[in-house]
Amino acid sequence: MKKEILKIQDLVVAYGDKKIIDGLNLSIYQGEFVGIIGPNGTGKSTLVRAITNILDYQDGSIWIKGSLNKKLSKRQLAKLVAVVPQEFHIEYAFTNYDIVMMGRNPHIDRKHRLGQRDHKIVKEAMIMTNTWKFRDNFFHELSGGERQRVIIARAIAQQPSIILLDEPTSHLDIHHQLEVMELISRLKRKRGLTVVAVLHDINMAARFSDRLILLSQGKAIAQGSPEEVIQEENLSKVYHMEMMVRDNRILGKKEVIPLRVLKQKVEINDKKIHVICGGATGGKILEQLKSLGLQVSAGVINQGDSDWEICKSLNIPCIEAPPFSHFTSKEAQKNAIFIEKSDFILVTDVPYGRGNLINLELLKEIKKPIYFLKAQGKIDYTQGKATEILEQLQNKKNFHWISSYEEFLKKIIEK
Ligand SMILES: Nc1ncnc2c1ncn2[C@@H]1O[C@H](COP(=O)(O)OP(=O)(O)OP(=O)(O)O)[C@@H](O)[C@H]1O
Repeated sequence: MKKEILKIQDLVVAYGDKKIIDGLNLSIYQGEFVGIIGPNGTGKSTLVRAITNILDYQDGSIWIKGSLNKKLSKRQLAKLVAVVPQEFHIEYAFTNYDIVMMGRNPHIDRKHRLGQRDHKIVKEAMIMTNTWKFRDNFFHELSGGERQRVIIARAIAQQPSIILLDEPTSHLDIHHQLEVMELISRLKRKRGLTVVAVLHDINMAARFSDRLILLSQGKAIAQGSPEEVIQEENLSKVYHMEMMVRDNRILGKKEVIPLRVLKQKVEINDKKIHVICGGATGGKILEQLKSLGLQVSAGVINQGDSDWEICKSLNIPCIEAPPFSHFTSKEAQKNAIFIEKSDFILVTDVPYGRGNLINLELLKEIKKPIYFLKAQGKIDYTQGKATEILEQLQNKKNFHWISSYEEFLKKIIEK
């Protein structure tokens, strides 16, 4: 059974009367790598301070290995939790060996003087973090990444049950970020350490964590495996951004691509738009409509088509058909339901071959406004049947050619 090592129950932390953490519940288990993510000012560092007794909390409890943290002395707490801060400053010129030896402080008292064992532990920690070669150098002579490795060595030498990292890579370039994350991950695997890391980089967090906790305004909005937490609806709500979430097939992890800051929703946000697209003609439009807060759906699109991938990444409801297949009447019927529910239909200039004519056929009976985008000039009139259907559609009063996405938006705002 998984052993609970850190338990946070109904935690409330406030600065004055401003509640920052508001009824937080978390459990962290032995040997896990837990990433805590969330926007600026959401209470991540406040949580770290509350766990480490730097900050008192107003309500709830924090249990570390079964002890209430408030009841632990500084020394007892330091034996259980080692903190790696964003940056570590020290006034005097200490060698890196001295800095790592500071990790032994909680273990040294009148009875236990500094001994051979402590030197052995420090040496091991420095070898493990590849800092042994800097042992006689001064800490302030090192680069940011090297310093962070020394601070991690200090945390290892502390022999804690939990390593708590507060944005450990925020001052590092991508090379050193990855190096530090790989080091922490290796320590977790080899030493069975429990790692709790506050991380700003969602992709790093998804890549290295066993479990993620998404904080927003002092509450855990989502927690679970990276696959469960890294979802467009979770992230866009919390970060107020349009995000694209896709599978990074090389790393076998979810990956987030920030697209844009959410704009003020346009007044037409109660309008529903169904986009008939495919063959990479709809991706950008789908994304732009979604970013305006409009209710968008799409279909029929073949699975694997880049427009289909964009629907999946942006959580756009989509009627789908198997890869490279011609659409069936069953799929068309499902599409007809979306069309029925929509206020406007937007048709991109997907080449109309035999496979997707059925999408056009559907529009013959529709009375609501249909906008045909001909910006890319790709509509294939050479297909006899497509020309025939388009000629019929053009004669309908609700049919409109448009030459750009902007023109479409202008038209629907006017309606
Ligand atoms: N000492 C303090 N006194 C009053 N308010 C504070 C204090 N420290 C932090 N705050 C406020 O508490 C909120 C949470 O801050 P905290 O540093 O915990 O957020 P965070 O999630 O770690 O943010 P960031 O990602 O920017 O580091 C912020 O609104 C901040 O202004």
